[in-house]
Amino acid sequence: MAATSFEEAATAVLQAMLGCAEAALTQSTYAARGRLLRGVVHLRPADSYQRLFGIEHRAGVRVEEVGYLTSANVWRWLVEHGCSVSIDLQLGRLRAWTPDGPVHTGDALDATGLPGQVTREHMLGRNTTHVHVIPLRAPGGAVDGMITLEARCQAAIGRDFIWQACHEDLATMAHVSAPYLGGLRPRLPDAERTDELLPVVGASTAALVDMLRVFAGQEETILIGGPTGSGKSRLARWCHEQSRRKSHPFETLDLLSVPEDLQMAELFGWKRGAFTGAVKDKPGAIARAAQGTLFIDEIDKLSLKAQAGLLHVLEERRYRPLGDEGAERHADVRFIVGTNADLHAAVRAGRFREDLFFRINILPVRLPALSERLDELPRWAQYMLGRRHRESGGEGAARIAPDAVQRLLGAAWPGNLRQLDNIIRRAYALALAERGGAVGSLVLERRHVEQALAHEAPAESGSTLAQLWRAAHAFVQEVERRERGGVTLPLDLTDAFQGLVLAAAIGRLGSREEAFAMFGLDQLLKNRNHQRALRRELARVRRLVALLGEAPEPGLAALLKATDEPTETREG
Ligand SMILES: Nc1ncnc2c1ncn2[C@@H]1O[C@H](COP(=O)(O)OP(=O)(O)OP(=O)(O)O)[C@@H](O)[C@H]1O
Repeated sequence: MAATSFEEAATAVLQAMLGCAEAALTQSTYAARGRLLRGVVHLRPADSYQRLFGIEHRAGVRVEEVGYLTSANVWRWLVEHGCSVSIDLQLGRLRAWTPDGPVHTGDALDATGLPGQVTREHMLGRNTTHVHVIPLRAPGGAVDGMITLEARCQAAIGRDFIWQACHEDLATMAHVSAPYLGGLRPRLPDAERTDELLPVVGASTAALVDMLRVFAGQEETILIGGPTGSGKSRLARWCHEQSRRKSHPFETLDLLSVPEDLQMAELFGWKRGAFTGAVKDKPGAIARAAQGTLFIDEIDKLSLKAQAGLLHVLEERRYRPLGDEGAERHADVRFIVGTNADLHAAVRAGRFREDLFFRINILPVRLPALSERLDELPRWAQYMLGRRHRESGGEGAARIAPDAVQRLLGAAWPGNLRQLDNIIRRAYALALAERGGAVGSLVLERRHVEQALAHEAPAESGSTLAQLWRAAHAFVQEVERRERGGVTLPLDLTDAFQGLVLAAAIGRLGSREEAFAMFGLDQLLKNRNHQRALRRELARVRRLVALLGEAPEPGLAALLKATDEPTETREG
């Protein structure tokens, strides 16, 4: 409870749990023969890895290389059954601690579960023989993550080890600590850990990047979710550069640009004569990425037929080019897949195979939209400006004026980093044109940014839901900003949204009556109660304006002023 960061809380929880298991071990017949090794917290809310943190038991130090993960199969088990499980790694046997008593299953980590197999080998390689996995539940009850405890005890292979004696206490500890682990922020990064491929890492992505550094070193498939233009492809490339495959090729297959009937050919390649037009052999993306990494973007666009093909590659690590009669070829490739879609929904709708989903959903992460990481925006803007300046052969420095940055912070970013890059390029061109093209030191002023933003096509403003979502984020960010100064904003301030919508409608239609009628509030109009209703709504807006301490837009200010006058009876 006293912890101020996720890491602190995770250390305390893991120490307590390992201590509890240690006590059980001391009292067991394995006291002299077994050892607890380490514990790891995996936070995976909404099925995206958010944090991964482990400590070594005896030394109490942080696990430097979390180069092992509990298998995706076990995660599935946990989500489906919601109870702790113990795994005997040598025998591949899983025991689930359901409320009705323990249930054995022998096949949880068998050969059909390749991810399980890989993880199992990792763990056995570290001399782990037994793993106990405890679910972490969000206050609402959903499984949000898990805690894994690893132990070594050759004498207990084929036996329950110590879990019978302590699994209930461990579950209670997980239950009590889950809200703290899920609610606390990670410690801010000690230092910037940026490089050429990832030039900006701010507080909102530092934990993600730390985790990806770990994932990059493994062989399992990484699933990068996130909105378009948020940098998924760049991040995939960065993962490749962090991996031991970095001296081999990095290939991208963007399914958005490949028609469905060519997907198999693009993935697997073809032999001459495989189809009309196949005049010579052509290697596919898998062959081109040999020994390296293949990033398949927009994986949700894969046809059902190609899904079956990819599943086979992921399971067997073998494939055959189209029209090839020979033996299957070995696919020595690490896969990273990207998507902007909700794959769960695609599975439910029957558009995406569930078995393939489980194969690729082993290390899922989500890259936040730019609007969710505005703390990074100033540095991204500066980086992109510098890059543009260098590209145009500019000498001297290029920098953005602080009020230009403010303007960027106030804009909507449905197109994310890609859109920001476009705006910076446009603003740079305007700034350059203004000075007659001479390239030397340059300052991007607010007016340049303003003009560049004015060119934005309305289509780029995003879906209604996305815009509302951004508004919600803007509010949360404001609360965070104030919290740092020791004050907060009450949640019921968001009630003012209804008043803002009415005010916007009045502004557009030019009439209060029409605005009420537009929302079907004819009854209020008939009873002539709409003025009172409007005053009530606008009182909330006034409170919001007062607490934010910001000047309202001119149209809103005029309406607030008009409705504030006690004599106000006029219409429209
Ligand atoms: N690490 C980075 N370094 C430099 N620029 C970046 C980086 N990440 C994103 N950008 C900028 O954002 C643009 C979009 O990045 P990227 O293509 O990786 O996004 P994406 O999420 O894969 O988009 P989509 O889903 O549309 O394919 C890039 O062209 C670049 O301008």
